[in-house]
Amino acid sequence: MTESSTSPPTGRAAPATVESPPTPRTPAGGAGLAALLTAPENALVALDYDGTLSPIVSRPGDAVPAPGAMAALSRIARRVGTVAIITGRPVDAVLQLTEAARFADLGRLLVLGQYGLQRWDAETGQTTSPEPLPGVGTLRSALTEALQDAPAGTSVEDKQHALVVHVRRTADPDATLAALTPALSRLAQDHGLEAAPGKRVLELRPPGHDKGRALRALIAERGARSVLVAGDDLGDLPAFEAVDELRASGVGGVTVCSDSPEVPDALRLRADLVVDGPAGMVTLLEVLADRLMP
Ligand SMILES: O=P(O)(O)OC[C@H]1O[C@H](O[C@H]2O[C@H](CO)[C@@H](O)[C@H](O)[C@H]2O)[C@H](O)[C@@H](O)[C@@H]1O
Repeated sequence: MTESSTSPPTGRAAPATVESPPTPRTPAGGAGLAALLTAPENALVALDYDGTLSPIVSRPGDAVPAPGAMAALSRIARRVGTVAIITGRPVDAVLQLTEAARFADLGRLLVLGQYGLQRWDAETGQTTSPEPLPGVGTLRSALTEALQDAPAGTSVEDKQHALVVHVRRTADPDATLAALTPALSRLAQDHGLEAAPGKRVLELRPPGHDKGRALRALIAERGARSVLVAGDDLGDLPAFEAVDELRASGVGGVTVCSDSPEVPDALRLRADLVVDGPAGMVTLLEVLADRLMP
């Protein structure tokens, strides 16, 4: 853990001068950020985990939050209507990696895990999670056989609702992923699942759940009038697309790319703001929290 959670984070001391937030590169993004800053009580801040709040690492179990990330989340959570981590990770993994459950003042924090299939609410401490699809069970056995001859370093992350094939630790991750993807996509389909690519991973997951759907549902539930969405991978694109639709219905939106050499152009190029990885994300959250200080 990078941060002590023995006492609730109180945030930084108020700076002498409050830094201005960066200017989004699109007028729509500028309007979205202005809406958030003007009426934060009606805003939703929706953040991805891996690559956005946590630097990308070789092993998923080692992906702890970037220094200052939980403190920044805590500060923002006290200043806007809702803060949510919307992630491909299971809720349990996020709670374990972030120790979020130990942060006493994250009252408005939600974790929507497995692309919205699961939900944890800091206010109640409760997790809701449906039964996994039967296809995950049958795929689990088939996958062991399908990966028998895969290059050394290939591994499977079992998320109960989905199985993720990781290739980051193989000698040539890009070539390995390209070689495995067609057969694994067919296999996923045979078991009623879909294959979704990510940073050096292929996720075999239930169809019909993505971050766009999760975001739209949360905006409707909370009656949010503005949203900031941050992400770093293809799995975040549906949420960016949802922001475009939401703008058309009068909800202000600003999209943020947590940049690194691995970020797909499809995401970077359509973001309203680009920050320098999780460290840049922490700075942005701190600047926004400073700006929103009562
Ligand atoms: O929606 P996210 O929070 O970004 O989660 C998406 C997937 O991220 C994880 O994989 C990524 O991060 C790993 C740890 O840094 C890295 O080793 C891997 O190469 C990345 O693709 C996670 O393991 C998946 O389960 C998530 O679905």
